Amino acid sequence: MPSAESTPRTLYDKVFQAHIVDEKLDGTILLYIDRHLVHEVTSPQAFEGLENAGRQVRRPDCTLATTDHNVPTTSRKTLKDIGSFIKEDDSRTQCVTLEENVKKFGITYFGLSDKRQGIVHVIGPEQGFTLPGTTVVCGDSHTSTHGAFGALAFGIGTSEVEHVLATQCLITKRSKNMRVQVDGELAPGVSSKDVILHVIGQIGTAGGTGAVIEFCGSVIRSLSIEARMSICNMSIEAGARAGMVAPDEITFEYLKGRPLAPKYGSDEWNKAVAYWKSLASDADAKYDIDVFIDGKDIIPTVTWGTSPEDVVPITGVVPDPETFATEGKKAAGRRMIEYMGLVPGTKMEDIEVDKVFIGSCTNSRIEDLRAAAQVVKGKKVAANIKRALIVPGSGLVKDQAEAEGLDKIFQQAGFEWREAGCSMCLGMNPDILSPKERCASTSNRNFEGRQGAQGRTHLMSPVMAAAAAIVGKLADVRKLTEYKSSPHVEATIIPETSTIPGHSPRAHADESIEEDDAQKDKLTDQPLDSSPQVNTSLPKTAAAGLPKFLSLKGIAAPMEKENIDTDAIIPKQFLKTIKRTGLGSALFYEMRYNPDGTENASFVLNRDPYRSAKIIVCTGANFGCGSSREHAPWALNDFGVKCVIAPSFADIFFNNSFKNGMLPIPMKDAAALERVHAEAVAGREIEVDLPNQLIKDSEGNTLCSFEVEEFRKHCLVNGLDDIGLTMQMEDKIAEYEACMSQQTPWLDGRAYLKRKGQGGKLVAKAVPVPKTNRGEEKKEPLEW
Ligand SMILES: CC(C)[C@H](C(=O)O)[C@@H](O)C(=O)O
Ligand code: SF4
Repeated sequence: MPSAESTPRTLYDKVFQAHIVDEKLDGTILLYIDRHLVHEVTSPQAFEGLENAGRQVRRPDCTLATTDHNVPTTSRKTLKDIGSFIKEDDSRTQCVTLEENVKKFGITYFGLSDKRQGIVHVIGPEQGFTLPGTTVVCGDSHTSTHGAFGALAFGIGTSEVEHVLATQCLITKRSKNMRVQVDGELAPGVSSKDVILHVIGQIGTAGGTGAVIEFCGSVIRSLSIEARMSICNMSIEAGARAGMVAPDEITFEYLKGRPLAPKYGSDEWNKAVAYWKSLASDADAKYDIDVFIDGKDIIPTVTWGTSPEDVVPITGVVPDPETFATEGKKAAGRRMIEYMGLVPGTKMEDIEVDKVFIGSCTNSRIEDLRAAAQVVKGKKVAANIKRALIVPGSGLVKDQAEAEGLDKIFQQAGFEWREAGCSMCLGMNPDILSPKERCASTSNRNFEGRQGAQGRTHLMSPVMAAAAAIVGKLADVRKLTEYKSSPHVEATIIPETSTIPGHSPRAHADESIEEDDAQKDKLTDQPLDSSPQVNTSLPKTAAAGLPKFLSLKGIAAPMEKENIDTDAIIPKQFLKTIKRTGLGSALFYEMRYNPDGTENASFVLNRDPYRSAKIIVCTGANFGCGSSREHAPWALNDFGVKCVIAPSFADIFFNNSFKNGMLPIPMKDAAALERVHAEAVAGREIEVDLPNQLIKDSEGNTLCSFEVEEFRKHCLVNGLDDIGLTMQMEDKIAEYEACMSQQTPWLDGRAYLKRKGQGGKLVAKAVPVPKTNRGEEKKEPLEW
């Protein structure tokens, strides 16, 4: 057998393997996390859990927090403090709670009065916090964005946020390797957003399930980092755990002079670049799934339905669901056509829009704004457009755009020029669609109600959204603007005049960091005062805490819908809670209640005996896709549902369920699933016997068996809290950290620590470099 080192490896294999702290015989892995981004929606319950258990944040120097989802995008000229600035009670509570938590736990925080505040997936890369070869997590599904740097970046739920805060590690498994190779060239007017929409249209929203996608090929290589971010961002909409692009000269160029990247030109920088170059997939590395796409087949693309896979070229028409392959797809298509208020056969270019939104973590960076401005320059927003919003991804993007005069171009055309935040991407702040309003949006999700109850979203690129604003209908940007070359190829050039603080890509990067530090002190809400040492004064608690899951007997509610996303399970307005409980009444809110608040009698959970269901049996593919909100399993749990059986699950929902003592059962065997579904339809109880891995009917007859990972079963059956388990691994984690400080010293929060006069390095014990962090050698039995 060839050793792990000589086996050809993919980019993903290399990054994953370099972060293994410990591996069990069943493949359960304790993975070290280099970078943790935190926002206000998915962190309050995590900090509360930490506090209740008397735990600290292990690596404040590797943790960065900001507020983005709830923040108003109106002018901040009158801002005194977040408490008086945010009018809506629940949003304010969430933001204030984050401010309290970052103070309490000593975490670096970019608040509303800080220019560096912005969408978490914009600010991490902008600061150089995101680096090649790192593991990056955030309680947010679009953490996949950071994979554009060759980082392994993925979204986690709130329980995992707590786990990372406490231990800087996560318990996980290997993913499959998937390669999406886009070759050739993009035609003028086609941008990276069209590439990813096209890919999702080809492979579907479950196409990447269980896999990490590596995007490669000549098209990807020619794209700027920002364009690559838009692609990796939406890998989650393709069902993947993460998306990655191998780091190259374009990546290194982007990182030069970023405040938290290694200092350009230093030994550390050179060492880092050498390491980053070694991460590219080996020539003969094997992939489990391969997809090839020819760049010339991609034309400007828009969505027509309520799933990101429902794409058509702008030159196309609204599809006719009656032509779809299966009865399930026909039914889903009919519902989408009705929801979207469309008529099959209508030309996409004939569809009028009401609002235009250019923003979100997919497309709110400076290149996106430049590209959109190029389209609207000297033109006017059409009379039928009620609102057209430009929402920069961060305060620094906003400043840069203003320095280039883009704000004027937009405002003269009739756009609103806003402050940074998530805004109308999901409308947790006041920027929302009214019922039935249609929006041309550069965001990433077109789920029902996503931008506002009954709102209708069409996803597209920034230049296409800009064109829609000018024409007043979905429009083909190529008819408006004469393109000489692809905008994203041009955009790889960072202008000499860049005023992004800390971003001085050329010779004097060192000075720029120092200057920038002074500037930052003036700007920041709270000084960067993270504790330099690893916080290990942690109780080695026995791992216990969840109710044990052995056998579950109860009514099973049948659901036949495809792609039940987490926005549908628990809509955004209920994410503002800072508790884990009380969400049961809001479960499946839009489907369960009529617009007047009365119950929708046809919805399964409003009918007897399903009102008391403990199990859901879903026959449509892909349960729990979309957002990482742990509120989805919390809502199910609160309602009384402890087990969901479905053909497949989105990764984050799947993980989140186990963390709450719930059992998701993936059932690929269609015949077995149908037997269970038939019992559910008949309204009879079923029994899920976890120790024996069997599903039985009400008489005790076996309907089928099911698979469950050994470690997850062990935790469920024994009611184990896996933070406690991981904390018993303290010695291994510390050993890994010491090794990391020697091998990749630039990851030790240098920019924060430098302020403490420690030269930017953690004082780590010099220990011989153990092999354990390379993952292969020390496999141990299950118990931790
Ligand atoms: C609030 C957060 C959990 C969520 C996510 O994970 O994606 C949000 O960012 C979204 O886009 O729906
Ligand atoms: S997808 Fe939208 S809501 Fe989610 S992080 Fe990105 S901008 Fe914010």
